[in-house]
Amino acid sequence: MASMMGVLAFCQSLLHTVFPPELRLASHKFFQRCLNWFSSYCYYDITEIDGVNTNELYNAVRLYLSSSASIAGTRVSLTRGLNSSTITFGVSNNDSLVDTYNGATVEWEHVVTQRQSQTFSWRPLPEEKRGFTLRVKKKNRQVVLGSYFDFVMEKANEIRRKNQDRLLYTNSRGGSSDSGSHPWQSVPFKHPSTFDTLAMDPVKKSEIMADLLDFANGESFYQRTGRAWKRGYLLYGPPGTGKSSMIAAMANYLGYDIYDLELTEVKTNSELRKLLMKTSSKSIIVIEDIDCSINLTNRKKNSNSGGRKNNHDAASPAPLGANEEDDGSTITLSGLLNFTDGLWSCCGSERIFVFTTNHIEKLDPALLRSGRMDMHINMSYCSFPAFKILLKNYLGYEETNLVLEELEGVIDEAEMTPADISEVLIKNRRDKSKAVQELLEAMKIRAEKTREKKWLESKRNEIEDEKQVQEKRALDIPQEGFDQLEDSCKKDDEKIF
Ligand SMILES: Nc1ncnc2c1ncn2[C@@H]1O[C@H](COP(=O)(O)OP(=O)(O)OP(=O)(O)O)[C@@H](O)[C@H]1O
Ligand SMILES: [Mg+2]
Repeated sequence: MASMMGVLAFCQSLLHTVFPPELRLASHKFFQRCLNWFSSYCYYDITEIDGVNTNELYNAVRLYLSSSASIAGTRVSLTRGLNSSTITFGVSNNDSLVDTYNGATVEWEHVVTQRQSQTFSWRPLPEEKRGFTLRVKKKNRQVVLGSYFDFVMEKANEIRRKNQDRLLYTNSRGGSSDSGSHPWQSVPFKHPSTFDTLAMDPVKKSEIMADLLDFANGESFYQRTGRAWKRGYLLYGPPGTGKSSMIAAMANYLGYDIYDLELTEVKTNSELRKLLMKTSSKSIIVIEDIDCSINLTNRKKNSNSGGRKNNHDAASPAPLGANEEDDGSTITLSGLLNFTDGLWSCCGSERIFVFTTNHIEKLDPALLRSGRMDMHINMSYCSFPAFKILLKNYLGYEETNLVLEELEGVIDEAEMTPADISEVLIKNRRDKSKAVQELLEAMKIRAEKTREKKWLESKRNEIEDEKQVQEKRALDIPQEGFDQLEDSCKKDDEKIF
């Protein structure tokens, strides 16, 4: 076969010199066709400009080939895009590289030629004509057409997301009225918090990470089970326990943008809906301090609306403003639940809702009902395993010694938040032993205070219980007297009859 191809190529070049110029094109086409006929390869051209439009597939291939894993060429070009903090690789002009997919080997060539003459176009075209040529064995054609291009597109999207810095959106200018069609404003999101730096119980941490990964990779699962591709997390715990840091870590882990929803800026349920419709997929929609953002806990005393219309538990009354909801002039709990749960919540996909609160006990049961927020995560005071992560982050300290054992004995009782501990560690970060010693002192004092507080609380409870017993007894005495009177009346009656 190779010799046949060689002969054809030779004939072509020979005839090229023999034929007059006007016949050269026809002869070239003829021999090209012969070559293609005998060749065991087929070729796909993907040009940068398709007519006058940019060819999305070209950009996708460029990005796909830019991932260092697939680079096998000896010469690569490096670029760094605007608003990006990473350098990407690319195939140099007229260079090629080999890729393998499902056992099939393919070869990509980056073909760059000078554009001949500037043909008329409404849009100025680049001086260079760029494109990729994919060479595939004919027997692998089906694999390539079937799924390789989809794979390339998918990978390119993934790389695009990774290369771009996260964006943090906020709706602080209000919903729709004054900000037109752009209710969200964005800034680059560069929070350094990651799951590595987050101090919390390692088991709980890996559970959350696994849950996030399952979610992100679960498109087919959600499709199969008929569920909307979204997930809700409720983070609760005292201030300074890392709720906001956890959200940043989630965004950095999955490469999602964050929509920080300022609920107090949203006036009506319909505004809320519009905001939701303007969010993109692969994002985390956050409502911080949900108990403070909206009056969700005040309820109507004599509500009889109770049903599922408001997405409420039958047992729990409707929130204040449930009536106003009909005219859309206010924001209500049911509006919020529709936002996260109702039909509108499915107008996009792959979105995570995160609510945070310092006071879970203040939240309406409707918000806590099972199935509403998929995971309730208690961000609590710093435990010893979490403390070790902080020590490693701030002091690079991993070995255990006597002082640490002492710390371990007192840390739970001290009830210190990771923020409290971080403060001491930052202050003394140049002197490790001083940092640990100061922490130990602080923890001992806090533990003592906690013990006193608990003792006082138990005393107060005892007094309260005693008071209740006495009140009950006081109420029981007239009842006993009444019972005795009734008995004697009965006996008198028996005597008479
Ligand atoms: N679990 C943690 N791991 C690592 N650092 C933490 C953790 N918790 C708190 N910190 C540190 O304390 C600071 C405050 O934490 P963060 O804002 O995440 O707390 P929060 O729970 O959101 O508090 P609030 O309820 O007041 O919003 C962070 O900048 C971080 O440095
Ligand atoms: Mg916070």
